[in-house]
Amino acid sequence: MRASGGRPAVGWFRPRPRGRSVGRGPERRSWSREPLRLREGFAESSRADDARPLLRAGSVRLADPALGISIPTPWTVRRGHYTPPVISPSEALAQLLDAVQPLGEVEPCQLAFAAGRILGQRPVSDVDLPPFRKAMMDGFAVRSADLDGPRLEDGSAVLVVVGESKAGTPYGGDVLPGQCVEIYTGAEVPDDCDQVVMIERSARRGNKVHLSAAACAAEHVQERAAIIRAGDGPFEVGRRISSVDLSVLAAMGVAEVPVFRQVRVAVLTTGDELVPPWAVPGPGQIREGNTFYLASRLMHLDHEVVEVGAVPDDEELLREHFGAALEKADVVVTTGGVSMGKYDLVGKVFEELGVEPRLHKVAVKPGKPIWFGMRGTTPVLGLPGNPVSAVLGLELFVRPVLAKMAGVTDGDELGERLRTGRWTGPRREAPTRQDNLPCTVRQGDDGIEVLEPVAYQGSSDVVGAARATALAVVPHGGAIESGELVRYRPLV
Ligand SMILES: Nc1nc2c(c(=O)[nH]1)N[C@H]1C(S)=C(S)[C@@H](COP(=O)(O)OP(=O)(O)OC[C@H]3O[C@@H](n4cnc5c(N)ncnc54)[C@H](O)[C@@H]3O)O[C@H]1N2
Ligand code: MOO
Repeated sequence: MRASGGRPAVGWFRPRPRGRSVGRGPERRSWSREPLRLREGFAESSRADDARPLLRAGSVRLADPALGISIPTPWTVRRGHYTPPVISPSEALAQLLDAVQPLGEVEPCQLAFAAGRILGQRPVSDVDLPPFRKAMMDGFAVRSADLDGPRLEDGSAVLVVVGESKAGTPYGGDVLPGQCVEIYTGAEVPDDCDQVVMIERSARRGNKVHLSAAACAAEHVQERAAIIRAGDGPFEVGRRISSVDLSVLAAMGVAEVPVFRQVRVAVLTTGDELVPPWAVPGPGQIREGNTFYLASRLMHLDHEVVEVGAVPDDEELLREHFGAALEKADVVVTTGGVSMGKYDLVGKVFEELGVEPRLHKVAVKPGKPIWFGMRGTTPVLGLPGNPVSAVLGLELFVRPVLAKMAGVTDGDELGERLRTGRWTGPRREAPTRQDNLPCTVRQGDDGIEVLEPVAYQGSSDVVGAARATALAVVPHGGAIESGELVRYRPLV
C-alpha cells in the first residue's frame, strides 16, 4: 500500500429510492451518502431466463474479422445447444495483454517512497562505486611483493607501519617497499598498496608488524568502480524497485527516482443483494466483500485505487457510475453481473458506454464468465461476482494486465506465475474447463513444495480461499493424482 497513493474514495452509491431501506444502513458512516435501498422483488427476478442472449458472441459482430476482432468466439448458442467456452486461460491472458499498453507517464518519486514503484527512466550514478580502491577487511595495506621477500623463522614477514587509513580519512603519503599502513574496512587503500592482510594474520611489535600471509595481489581490495561506473547504472526501465534497490539508488545519488505513475483503478461491485459490512442484511441480502479484497490487493500490487463502490442492478445507475469510472480511471474492474441472468447487465451497459467487447467466458473454474472490453486505451475487466471467481480473475488476468500498464517488463509478473509442487489431495478431474483448487503450500522434505487441499465448497466459498495460499491447477481435459507434480498459482 503506498504512502503517496492517497486513500481510495470508498463509497457505496445511492440507488434509486424505490425499495425499502436496508437495516441501519451505511448512513451511519460519515463517508457514505444514503442508505442502500433494494430493488423490489429481486428474489423473484433472479431467474436465468435471459432475454438478451444469442450473445453478442456468435453473432457477426464478434466473429467478423473485417472489424478487426480476431478473438475466437468465446461462446456460441446454436439451435439451442450450449457449447462451453473454448478459450483457455493462457490464450485469454495473451489477448488481454495484447490489448493494453503501458501508460508510460514518468514522474519523480522521493527515494524513501520508491520501493514497489516501476522505474520510468534508467538512473545513472554520478560517482564510481566504490569511488576509490577500498579495503574489505580490517588489517594492513601492503605491497604484495613485500610478502615474497625474506621471512622470519616462524614464517612471518616484517613490515614497518608508516600510518593509518580509516574510512573517511585516507592515508595521504607514500608507502615505500618494506612499509605498510594500518587500514580499516571501507577505507581507501593507498595507491602504492595492492593487498590487505587481515588483522588476524598480524602481530604488532611497536612500529613494526609481523604478517603471516602469502603474497596475493588484490586480496581484500575492491577496485574503484568495481560495482558501478559513473554515468552508468545497473537498473533498466520497467524494473519494480525493491527495498535493496533503494540502497543502490542512494549510493548513486538518485534522491528522486523517475518512476511510471501508478495505474488508476476503479473497483465497482454490482448487485441488488449486496449490503456493506456495517449493515444488517435483510431477506435475500448478503454483505459484500469483493471490493475490500480487490481494492486491498490492487493497492498491495502498487496501483492507485481511485474509486471503490457498489451499484445495484439498475441500468441507469450502472451507466452513471460505470461512465464516471471510465472517465476517472485507467482501468475499470467490476465484479458480478456477467453471467446469463436477466440482471447480469454489466457487459450490456459497458457496450452502451462505448466499451468494445473483446471476450466473454474463459474455460476456467472458477471465474468462467469473465467479461473483457476496451474503450480506447481503457480496459474494462468484468469479473464474476462469486468471491473466489473474483480472486482467480484478479490473479490470473487483472494482475498481469495492470502490470503491463504500469510499465513492468519482468516476464514473471506479466505471466501466470505458475509454479510446480507435489499434489497430496485425492484425484481431481477437470473435464470441461481448467480447475483451480485452493490449497496450502509448504516445503517438502525433498525440497519440492507440497500442495495440500483445503476444505472448499466452490466459487462462493470465500472461507476456503482464505484458508489457501495457492490454487492448484487441474488441466482442462485432464486430471491430477496424489503424489503427482502439478502446476499451481501462488495467491501472495
Ligand atoms: N445460466 C448460467 N448461470 C450461470 C453461469 C452460466 O454460465 N450460465 N455462470 C455461473 C458462474 S460460473 C458464475 S462464477 C456466476 C457468476 O455470476 P455473475 O458474475 O453474474 O455474478 P452475480 O450473479 O452477480 O453473483 C454471483 C454470486 O456472487 C455473489 N456476489 C456478487 N458480488 C459480490 C460481492 N461484492 N461480495 C460477495 N459476494 C458477491 C452474489 O450474491 C452471488 O451469490 O454465475 C453462474 N451462473
Ligand atoms: O466459474 Mo464460476 O466462477 O463457477 O465459479
